[in-house]
Amino acid sequence: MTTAPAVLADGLTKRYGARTVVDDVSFRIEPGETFALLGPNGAGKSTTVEMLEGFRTPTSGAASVLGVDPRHADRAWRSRIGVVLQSTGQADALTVREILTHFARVFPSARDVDETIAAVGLAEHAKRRVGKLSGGQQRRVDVALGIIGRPEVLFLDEPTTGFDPQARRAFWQLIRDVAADGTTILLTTHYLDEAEQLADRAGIIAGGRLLAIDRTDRIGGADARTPIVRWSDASGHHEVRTHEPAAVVRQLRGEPADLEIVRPSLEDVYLSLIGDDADDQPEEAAA
Ligand SMILES: Nc1ncnc2c1ncn2[C@@H]1O[C@H](COP(=O)(O)OP(=O)(O)OP(=O)(O)O)[C@@H](O)[C@H]1O
Repeated sequence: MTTAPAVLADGLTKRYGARTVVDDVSFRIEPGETFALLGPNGAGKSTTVEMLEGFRTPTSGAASVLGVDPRHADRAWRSRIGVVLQSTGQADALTVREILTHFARVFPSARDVDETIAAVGLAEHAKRRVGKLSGGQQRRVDVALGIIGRPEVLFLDEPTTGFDPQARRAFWQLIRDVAADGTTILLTTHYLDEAEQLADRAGIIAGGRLLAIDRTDRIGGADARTPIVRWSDASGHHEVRTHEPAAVVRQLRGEPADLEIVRPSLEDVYLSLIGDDADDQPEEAAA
C-alpha cells in the first residue's frame, strides 16, 4: 500500500500568453521527505512552487498538498503550511520578536518565539527593528516566519541567498532538525552543495521541463557519478571514467603531471544535464 503523498504535482503547466514557463511537470514528495527543485534562472522553479502554495493558478494539470488542491485552500490548510518566498516585504518597523510573536498567534501549535529566534541565529537581534537588519539577517527572519507555525509542509524558495557561509551551515542544521521532526520540505536553491546536504531527492528543471528526478546521489543515471581519472603526459591529456581508479593509477608510468581522481559532484551532474539551457533563453533574448 502506498501512502498519500504530502505534495503532488501532476502535469503542472503554466503559460503566460504563448510562453510556457512550466511544462507538464509531475513529481510527488512523500511525507517527511526533503525534496530539492534545481534549475537555472527562469527555469520555472518559483512558478512551480507558487502553484503548489496556491499563489498561482495552473493553466493545466493539478496540484495537491496535504490532500488539498491549493486553489481551494482555507485557513486551516494554510496553518499547516510554511512558506518562505523568494522575496518578502516584512513590517520593517517591528522588531524581530514582535513580528514573530504576531505571527505565532495565528497558528494553533506555534513554536516558542525565543527558541525560534535563537534557532535562526538572531538571539542578539531580537529587539532590533527588522528594517535595521542586514539582508542576510532579514532572510533569517523570513525563515523564522516560515517555521514558526510548526508546518507539516515547508516551502523554501532560495532560503539562503545572502547568507554568509557560517549562517548557511547553521541554517542547514536548523533544516535538518525541522526535517527530523517529520516536516516535509520542498526547497529550491542554486547551491548544489545545499541540495546535496539537505535533500533526499531532487528534480532538475530547465526551460519549464523536468529533466531528471531521483535521489541526490543517483540523479543523472548510474554512470553520472563514476569516478574520473585525469592526467597529462607527453602524448597529451587523458581522461578515463572507471569504478577502479586506483587500478588505472597503478598502471601509469612515472609521475604524470596533473594527476587527479574526481568523483563527479551533484553540481557536475547538474551542469551536464542542463547543458546549454543554462544560458540559452531564446524567449527572453527575443523580447
Ligand atoms: N507574471 C508573469 N508573467 C510573465 N512571465 C512570467 C511571470 N512570472 C514569471 N514569468 C516567467 O516565467 C519564467 C520562470 O520564472 P520562475 O520565477 O518560475 O523561474 P525560477 O526557476 O524560479 O528562476 P530563478 O532561479 O531566477 O528564481 C521566467 O522566464 C519568468 O520571466
